[in-house]
Amino acid sequence: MTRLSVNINKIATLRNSRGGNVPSVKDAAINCQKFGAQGITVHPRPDERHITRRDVYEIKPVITTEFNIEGYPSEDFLKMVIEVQADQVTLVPDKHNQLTSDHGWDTWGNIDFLKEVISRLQEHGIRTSIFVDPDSEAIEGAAETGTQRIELYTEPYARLYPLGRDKAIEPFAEAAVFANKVGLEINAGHDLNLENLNYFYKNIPNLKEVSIGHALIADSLYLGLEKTIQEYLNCLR
Ligand SMILES: CC(=O)[C@@H](O)[C@H](O)COP(=O)(O)O
Ligand SMILES: NCC(=O)COP(=O)(O)O
Repeated sequence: MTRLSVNINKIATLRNSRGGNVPSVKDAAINCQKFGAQGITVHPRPDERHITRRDVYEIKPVITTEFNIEGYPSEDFLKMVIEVQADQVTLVPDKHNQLTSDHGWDTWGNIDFLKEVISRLQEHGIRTSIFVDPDSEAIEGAAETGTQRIELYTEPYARLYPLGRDKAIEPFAEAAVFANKVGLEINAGHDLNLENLNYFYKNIPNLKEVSIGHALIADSLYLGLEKTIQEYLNCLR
């Protein structure tokens, strides 16, 4: 079964645009799970442009599925995710001023750092995932770190999908076969949507989880959050 983890960053974007607490991020986490989400993902960035540290602590008690926290493994980030006992931590190589996540790790170039971070998180019972491009060398390096999972960065797939889905999926299908071969479990995310998700799901063997936020929250403006989550779940059948 491939789990749908709803990324609620953009709920926090809307809330922060006016200050106050409307829409409530905590209520969104509760309702997304009520509507069928099999996980909640947040990406607390250092500038707190959307999800804040406070959100992370407030969301944790209402998680009844799985809590996936994404981010760059700074000391502050690591202390927070260990303190809240995230179910999964997805390590992302983002710099502070990036508009969004736009590349995977150079795993071999950061191997000692990643090994130390992953070992520390796993000592606290946290499953780890490393954000990677669909590149066998990067995936081999990920396996070397001891991580249980990788997350395939799917923006290139989403961008090329409208131009030809067979070509778009190719590197990801190859990467998935390789990841399975080296014993890594596979997550995926970034720019997945109602148009491209089902084809991705059908062509990636043993896909454990997709984390989807931007397009899903945008769709919910027209379809409503409950129907939107059901539509995304239907793409994973
Ligand atoms: C890691 C990744 O691809 C996304 O989960 C990321 O969290 C998106 O971040 P923004 O919502 O800040 O664009
Ligand atoms: N890891 C991907 C994620 O959580 C959401 O990415 P997006 O759907 O907001 O592009």
